[in-house]
Amino acid sequence: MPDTAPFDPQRHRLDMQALMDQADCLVTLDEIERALDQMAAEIGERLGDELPLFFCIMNGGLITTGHLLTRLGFPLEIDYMHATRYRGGLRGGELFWRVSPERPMVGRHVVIVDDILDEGATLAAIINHCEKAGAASVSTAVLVEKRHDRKAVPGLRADFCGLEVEDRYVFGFGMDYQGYWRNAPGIFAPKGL
Ligand SMILES: O=P(O)(O)OC[C@H]1O[C@H](OP(=O)(O)OP(=O)(O)O)[C@H](O)[C@@H]1O
Ligand code: HPA
Repeated sequence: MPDTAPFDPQRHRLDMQALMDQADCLVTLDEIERALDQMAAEIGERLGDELPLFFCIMNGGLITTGHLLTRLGFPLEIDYMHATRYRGGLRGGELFWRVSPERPMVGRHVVIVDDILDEGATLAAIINHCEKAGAASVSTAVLVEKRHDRKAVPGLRADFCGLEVEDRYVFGFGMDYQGYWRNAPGIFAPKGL
């Protein structure tokens, strides 16, 4: 059912501030910076000579993409796609393509950048899409992987991964809680979730 109540910024602001005030910080900004440095070094070693084509997965991948790609000292191209399966909620559903990639991938070394590999259905579908589109190789880079055994494809891992988090709903550094706090400078989990 669509929410037809008028938007009440004051109520949302107080709720979201309370959420942050009580949240547990799982990863600090310093730890994220170090993880991004390490990922960038590994990506440079493996793909630095390939003129790779990076795709940011909107919305969550936005912040990781910006911070990661400014650490890469070789020529590359950037584009984006927007696939979502949580759509502001706390549980994933069907993958919904808001913007599918139009740029030709034939013969290109493609790197998918996202914030989190949780159940992995999003990344698995995107990898499949890029392979069908003729990419020479498809690599995945995520800031965090969540530890649990509910992966859509058993054993699915990202090629480049900065951090692991425990099996809790997390937000910050691109990841949202009901659409908010993607801007939080760290990775947080709501109290009790
Ligand atoms: O591994 P999975 O369980 O598939 O979940 C990971 C995906 O979920 C989030 O996107 P979401 O669908 O919330 O859209 P958003 O990027 O707009 O937040 C996140 O940015 C990943 O793309
Ligand atoms: O734990 C999460 N937080 C935010 N977005 C997500 N998308 C998948 N899992 C998560």
